[in-house]
Amino acid sequence: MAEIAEVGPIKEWLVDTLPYEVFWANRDGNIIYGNQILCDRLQYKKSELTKLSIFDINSTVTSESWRAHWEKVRKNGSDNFKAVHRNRSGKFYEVEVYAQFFSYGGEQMICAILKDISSSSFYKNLIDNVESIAKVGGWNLDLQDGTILVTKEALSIFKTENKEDFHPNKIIHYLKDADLFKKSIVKATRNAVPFDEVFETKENPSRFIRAIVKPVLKGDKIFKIVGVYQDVTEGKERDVQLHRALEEIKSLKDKLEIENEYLQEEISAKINADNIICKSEVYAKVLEQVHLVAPTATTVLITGESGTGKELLASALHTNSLRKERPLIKVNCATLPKELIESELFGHKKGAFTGAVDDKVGKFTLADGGTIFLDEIGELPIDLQSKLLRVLQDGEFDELGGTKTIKVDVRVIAATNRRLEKMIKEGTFREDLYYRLNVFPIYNIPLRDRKEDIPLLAQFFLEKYSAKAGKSFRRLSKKTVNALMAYSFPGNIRELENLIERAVIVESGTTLNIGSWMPTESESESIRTGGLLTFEEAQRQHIIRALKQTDGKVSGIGGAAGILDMNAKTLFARIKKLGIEKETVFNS
Ligand SMILES: Nc1ncnc2c1ncn2[C@@H]1O[C@H](COP(=O)(O)OP(=O)(O)OP(=O)(O)O)[C@@H](O)[C@H]1O
Repeated sequence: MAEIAEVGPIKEWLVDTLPYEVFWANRDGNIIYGNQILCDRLQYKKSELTKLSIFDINSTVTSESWRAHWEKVRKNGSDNFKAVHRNRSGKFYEVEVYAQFFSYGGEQMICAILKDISSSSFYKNLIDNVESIAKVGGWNLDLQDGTILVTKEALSIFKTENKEDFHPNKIIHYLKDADLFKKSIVKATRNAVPFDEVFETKENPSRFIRAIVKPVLKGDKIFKIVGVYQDVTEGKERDVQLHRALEEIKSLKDKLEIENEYLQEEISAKINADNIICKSEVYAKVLEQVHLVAPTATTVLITGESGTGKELLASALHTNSLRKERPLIKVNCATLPKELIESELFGHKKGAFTGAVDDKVGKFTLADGGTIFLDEIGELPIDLQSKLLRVLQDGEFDELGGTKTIKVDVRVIAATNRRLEKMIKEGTFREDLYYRLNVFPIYNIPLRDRKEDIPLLAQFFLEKYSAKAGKSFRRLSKKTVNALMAYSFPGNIRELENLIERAVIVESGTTLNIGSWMPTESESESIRTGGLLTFEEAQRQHIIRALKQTDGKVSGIGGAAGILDMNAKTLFARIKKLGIEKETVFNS
C-alpha cells in the first residue's frame, strides 16, 4: 500500500492546496488518501478518513456498482459523473466527480477529484422552479463570440430544445412584429438602449410574450445582452378584456358628454327657435314650410345666402321634430380640413391613418336617433359624397379602419349658399346626392327681400346686445330705422346683428341714433365687389352724391338734373327705380 508520506511533502501540499476535494481509493473501495478539503467537508480527521471506504461516504454505492465502476475507469482510464456524498453528521451534498485510474508502487487505484455542486445545483433548481412558476425564461448573448446561454423555461416558453433558436435573428421568426423586435435589439446592441415590450407569437392561437432586454457594458463597450422572456398571455387576455371594457366605457362616456354638450346647445337653439323674428309675409311662408316638414323624418335642403338664418331654421326643424330629445349635431363642411371630414363624420379606429392615436366616434354615430345638420354641404369633397349618399339611402356606413358596418337612424338637414345645380354641371357635386338631399328644399330669403323684418330684427338685437353690454338702449330712432331699411345688407341678418352689436358698444343713451357705425352703401358695395361697383350701383351712388350737393333738389336751377346733364323727368324716374329716398341721401 502506498503511504502518503511517499508522495512527498510538496506534492501533498499541492494536493491540499487545490480547491477541490481529492481522494484515492483502491480496488476494495478503501480510501487510501484524502486531502484536507475533503476531510473538512466530510468532517473527519485525515487519520480517520483512511480508515473509511467509499461505502461510508457514498451511501448509494454497493459492492457491485463499485466493481462495475472500477472496471469502467480501469478500462477507459477516466470517468466523469455526478454523485451524492454524505458527511459525518449525515448531511448529503452533490458532487461532480472526475475519476482517474492510476497505479502507484505496484498497486492500482482510482483518484477522484470532486467539485461540490450542491449549492450551484440548489440555486439552479430554485431558478428552474421559480422560472416555471413565473413562466419566465432567461438568456444571455455574448456579443464577442456570439455564444448564447438559455434557461430551461426559456426553451419551454418557445417550445424548442435548441438554444440556437434564441439568437435574435432566429427568435424573430416566432414573432408577429419581427420588425419591432429587430429594431429594439439593434438599439440595445448598438446604443445600449434596454427595452421591455410585449410581442404576439405567430402561433394559432397566438400567445403574448413579454421580452425584457438589457445590454451589459464593460466601460463604454457593450459586451453582452441579457434578456428575459415571459409568457404573459393569461394576463394579457385579462388586460385585453379589461382594456376593451374600459375603452367601451370611455367611448360611451365621451358620447354622453358630447351628447350633453349638444343637448345644451339644443336648449339654447330652442330659445332661438322660439325667437325667429318674422313680420314679412314672404318669410312667414318660409316658416310655414319649416313647421310643415319639421315633424317628419324627411331630408331637408336649406338654400340661401350667407347669414340669412339657415342654421336657425335647421335648429327649428329639429326642435319641432319627434327627435327633439335626441342630439342635433352640427357639422360645418367648409371649416373642416378636407382630410379630416371623413373621420369627423364617420369616425375612425385607432391606427386607421397616421395621427389616429385613438378611436374616434363620428358625428353620424353621435347623431343616431337625432338630427345632423350639414352646413355648407357644397364644400363636401366629391369622394365623400357617395359615402353620404349611402347613409341617406341605407342608413349605414363604414368607419375608417373599422371592420364592421355601422347602422344609424339620422335625419339629415343640409344647407348651402352655393348653387348646387351649377356645381353638378361643373362636375363638383354628385347629381344623385343632390336629388336625395333636395327632397324638401327650403329657400331662405335674403334680408333685402323682406325689409319689413328689419325694424323688428334690429329691435331684437338692440335689446340682446344692450343687456349683454350693460347698456340702457330701449329703442331705435326713426332715422336709424329708415337708414337700416335703406341699406341693402349684403351680409343679411348676420350683418344686421353685427352692426347693432357694434353700435351698442360705441353709442350710449336709451335711443340708438345714427352714427359712424352705420355703413354707407358704397362701403359695403365696394367690399362686396372688391372695389368695382355694378353699373346700377354706380349710378345710384352718383345720383345720391349729386342730390347731396343740391340738398335734395332734383329739377330747376341748382338741381341735380342740371349737374348730371339729365332730363329732370328721367332723373325722377331713375331715383324711384333705384329706391333712393330722402333719408338715404341725408343719412349716408
Ligand atoms: N329670423 C331671425 N330672427 C332672429 N335672429 C335671426 C333670424 N335669422 C337669423 N338670425 C340670426 O342671424 C345670425 C345668422 O344666422 P345663421 O347663422 O343661421 O345664418 P346662415 O344662413 O346659417 O349663415 P351661413 O350660411 O353663413 O352659415 C344668427 O345669429 C341667427 O341667430
